[in-house]
Amino acid sequence: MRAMPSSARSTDWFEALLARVMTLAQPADVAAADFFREHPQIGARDRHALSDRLFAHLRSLPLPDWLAQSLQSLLGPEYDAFWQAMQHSAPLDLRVNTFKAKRAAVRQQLQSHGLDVADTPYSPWGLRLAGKPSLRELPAYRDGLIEVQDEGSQLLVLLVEPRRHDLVVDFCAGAGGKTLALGAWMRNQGRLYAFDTSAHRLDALKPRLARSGLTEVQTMALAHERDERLQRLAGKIDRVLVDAPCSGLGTLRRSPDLKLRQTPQGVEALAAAQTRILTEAARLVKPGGRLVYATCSLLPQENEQVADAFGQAHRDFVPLDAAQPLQRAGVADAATLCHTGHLRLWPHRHQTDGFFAAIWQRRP
Ligand SMILES: C[S@@+](CC[C@H](N)C(=O)[O-])C[C@H]1O[C@@H](n2cnc3c(N)ncnc32)[C@H](O)[C@@H]1O
Repeated sequence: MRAMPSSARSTDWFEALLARVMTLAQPADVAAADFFREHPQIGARDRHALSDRLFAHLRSLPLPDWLAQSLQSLLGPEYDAFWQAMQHSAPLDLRVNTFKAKRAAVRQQLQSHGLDVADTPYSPWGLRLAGKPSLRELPAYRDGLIEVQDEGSQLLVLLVEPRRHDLVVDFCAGAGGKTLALGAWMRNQGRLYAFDTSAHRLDALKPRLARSGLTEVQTMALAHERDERLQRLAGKIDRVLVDAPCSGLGTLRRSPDLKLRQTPQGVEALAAAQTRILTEAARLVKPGGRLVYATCSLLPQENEQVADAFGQAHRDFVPLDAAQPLQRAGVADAATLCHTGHLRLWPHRHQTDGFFAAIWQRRP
């Protein structure tokens, strides 16, 4: 039998991969990884080419009507610029672990390895790399001087503004992207609790903590947001961050299939969960302490509406203007990152993932 020409073979592979992804049974990156594991005959170069083609295809698919209409009514004439931004992959941003090193020194070290790297425009800890170089073999990575973290995620941490000896809770810590940034800021003093209902995600934080040099972080897998072990911390915590589970639509450049996987009903269920989690996490805040609610969603249903309803129901929590902690941290043009007192980051405006955050102080 004659061998199939490679272009024909790769078309077949692409069709098979796309069919698998479009079942929407799994996120596209997970489905692609499974597909490549099941087809070891596909070499590394073909895998990269197929992935690039898959993600370009998913990015080009229109947003479902309910979502396009929501975003059009939010953005008006800016919607086209947003859509164009969604056609490109996100930049690769790093956060410098300032517990161990200064940003300028790390930038120079990465440049000495031939990487094209520049400071991020807003975050004081951020570096932006050109292309997608592999990082794991770099001494800066192995020594815990850098972590991959979108600049928007770094800006959100600036709103927490922990002081060194504070008690701080990262209520939805996941694999700890924000916990690590908080710990570095606190210079490993005070106490930082990383909670999540997923023990599996918290496990992924452990090797990152070991690289970072941070030792004052205590992880706890919660049964749910009303876990009774939280009671002993009620009213005692200086800073509580709720980086809530959300639709993730602010990360559409990385996960373009999310637009197909989310539904209005799903968003409604998420908003209900966000309200429950925020309400329970707020109990931990001590009088005079600060609460930060954040998502990587673009939708008002998960953002302003959740924050406003919380504020209405909790008059002892006084809203704070998000631009102020950003200004104190030296962020340029901080007011342009905020809207009606909230952090509101957009990929097409700020070249970050989409993020929202609201802040309150509990009355002293
Ligand atoms: C947006 S992710 C957190 C990302 C993380 N903060 C980071 O920076 O890498 C939301 C997290 O909320 C967790 N979660 C879901 N329901 C929760 C609940 N009821 N209480 C606490 N965490 C919850 C999820 O397991 C998930 O890890």
